Amino acid sequence: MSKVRIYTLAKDLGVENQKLLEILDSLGVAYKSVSSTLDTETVEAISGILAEENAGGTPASGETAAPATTAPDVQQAQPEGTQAAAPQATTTPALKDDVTQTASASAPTPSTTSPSAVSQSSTAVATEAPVSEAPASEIPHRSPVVTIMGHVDHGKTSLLDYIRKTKVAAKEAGGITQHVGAFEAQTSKGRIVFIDTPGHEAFTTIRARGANVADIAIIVVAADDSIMPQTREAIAHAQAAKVPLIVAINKIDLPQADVDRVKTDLTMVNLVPEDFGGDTVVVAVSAKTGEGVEDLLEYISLTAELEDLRADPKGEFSGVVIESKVDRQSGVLATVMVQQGTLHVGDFLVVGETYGKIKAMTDTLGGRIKSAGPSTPVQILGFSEAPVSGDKVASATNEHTAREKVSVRVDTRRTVEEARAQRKLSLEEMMGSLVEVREVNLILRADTQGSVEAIQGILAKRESEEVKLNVMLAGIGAPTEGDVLLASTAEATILCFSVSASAPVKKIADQKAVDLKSFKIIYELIDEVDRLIKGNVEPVFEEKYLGRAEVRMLIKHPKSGTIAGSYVTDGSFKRNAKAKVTRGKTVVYEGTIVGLKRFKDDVREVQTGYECGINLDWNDVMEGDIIEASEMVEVVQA
Ligand SMILES: Nc1nc2c(ncn2[C@@H]2O[C@H](COP(=O)(O)OP(=O)(O)OP(=O)(O)O)[C@@H](O)[C@H]2O)c(=O)[nH]1
Repeated sequence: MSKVRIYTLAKDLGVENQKLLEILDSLGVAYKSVSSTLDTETVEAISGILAEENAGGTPASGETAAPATTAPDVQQAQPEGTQAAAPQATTTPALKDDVTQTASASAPTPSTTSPSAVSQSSTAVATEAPVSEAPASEIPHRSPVVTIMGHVDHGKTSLLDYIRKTKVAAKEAGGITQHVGAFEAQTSKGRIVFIDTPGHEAFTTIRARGANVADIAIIVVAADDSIMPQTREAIAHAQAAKVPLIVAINKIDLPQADVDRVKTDLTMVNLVPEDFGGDTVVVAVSAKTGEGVEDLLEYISLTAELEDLRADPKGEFSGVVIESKVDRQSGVLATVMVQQGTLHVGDFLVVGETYGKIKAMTDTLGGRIKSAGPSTPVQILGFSEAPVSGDKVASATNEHTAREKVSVRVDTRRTVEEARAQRKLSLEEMMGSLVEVREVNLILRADTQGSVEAIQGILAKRESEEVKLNVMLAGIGAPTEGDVLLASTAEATILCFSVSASAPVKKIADQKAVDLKSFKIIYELIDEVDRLIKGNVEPVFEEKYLGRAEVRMLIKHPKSGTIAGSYVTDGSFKRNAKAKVTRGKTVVYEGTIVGLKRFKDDVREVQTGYECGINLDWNDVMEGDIIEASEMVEVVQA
């Protein structure tokens, strides 16, 4: 028998990965992850232990699964919207067959007599079973929430589209699946929720607000392009958020695809693929042909299982806004990810300093729902103002409590602001303003609230003490005539992302000489902002010493006035340089060298050890004076 991966063996034997890991621990076998391989002896040892357990021996832990028959219990006991801890045995018919065969071969004892009928996830069975072995946690498992990040054009959207196309239940006739910032994929391993907002900036925006919505990050790397700048950024963001990452090497259908090169390059960024001896899960996929996508989904489920994601549907509700938009007909529509508890139509929600009552809720397919449990993205109608992505959502039992929560928040903010303002004032009073702050006025327009938020998040990071980015208006949809007028009075630049101006608006912008630029790629927009920032930075000069000369004789020139016949004792002298004349210890003049002569010729520069005529725009220079030359050089700013 050749080597076998842990998760494959778990699948074959119909037990949870966690169970196998426990056995491996008890055997003292080292492994890195569930995709580590096992040799034949270890596999035999494991099979022996399991067979013994199933034959009536003492199970290693109370959660041993007797797959073929306990599986339905596990499935029934699943609260809506949560994921089975060991869904393998229940959801794939092919696997079920495998499991049945393996189970009957290695464990002839019918599972009804097996103590392993007590399942960790099966509350129904657990209540009937003796309570001697309490489950590790009463809190049910929840589905993983996944975000896909990576460099521009490496295939994030295509991969999401492929998964959506193949794993999302078809919409009812006539309906159109709308972009709501997330979707739920049904896989053979259970439900996986994908965040659909663009790239890692949206991810960071959400995190910047103190919320963490993703459990697993997929880093997409194109097999023909390998690691690029935004790949590194994406990896850094996932690592900063401390979420496990899976690398999806995409576009493997291309003839120029070089999976090994990508794997080698991954090692350079400290992500060592498993087949290189590391523990980074790397899956080769093609969003075009679908090759490898099933494996990717399987790895997501495995990672989720190891993360042991749980949330209490009966607990206090908490959620995070993923995306929001203003719909002309319906009003404010916000997609909220339920993280804990259960949302019901009619609940009061508090977001930031506003509250609303849920008038209607739809799932990601657009179907009306009445309640939503953990790891469920729902679109909510009922907010009076569009919340921003990353905003945390709380619930309130009634309108009165909601109002109270809001007023506490307002008070807290005011207190913080006042404290901040006082600190600032006293500092400024003491020190005065140290730097002059320049402002770059911007008007932002983007296709979704998520994009607006993402861009604003990046802009905030680009502000410095010298340059303040003043976003005068940030809105969803194409720029309007009003925007152009505002830009023209405020000398603002209009930046559009994934939306463009209509011809009449463009014409007005031309007439008013307003800069109006549209971008399809977020990083290009940011490059433009960087250009604006640079354009607005006052150049900084510093004085650089050039040389020193002694005045040895005075020459009266009919046109130029007094010329100081001097000897350069140090450095050099340049025409147009700054000059400082010292007499004894006193500085008697500061000005400019307007002329420099060697004999009768005008020269640009004179070096140490040479005599020259220095013409200052000042006639009172005297013999014995020391002239010091310097020039102002621009300091290159980082
Ligand atoms: N041959 C091939 N082409 C792919 C594959 N995945 C994506 N592409 C192509 O690569 C290009 C970029 O794909 P996108 O899905 O838009 O990439 P993205 O990473 O979402 O790009 P941005 O949204 O601009 O960051 C498109 O032309 C896709 O058709 C793949 O697996 N194979």
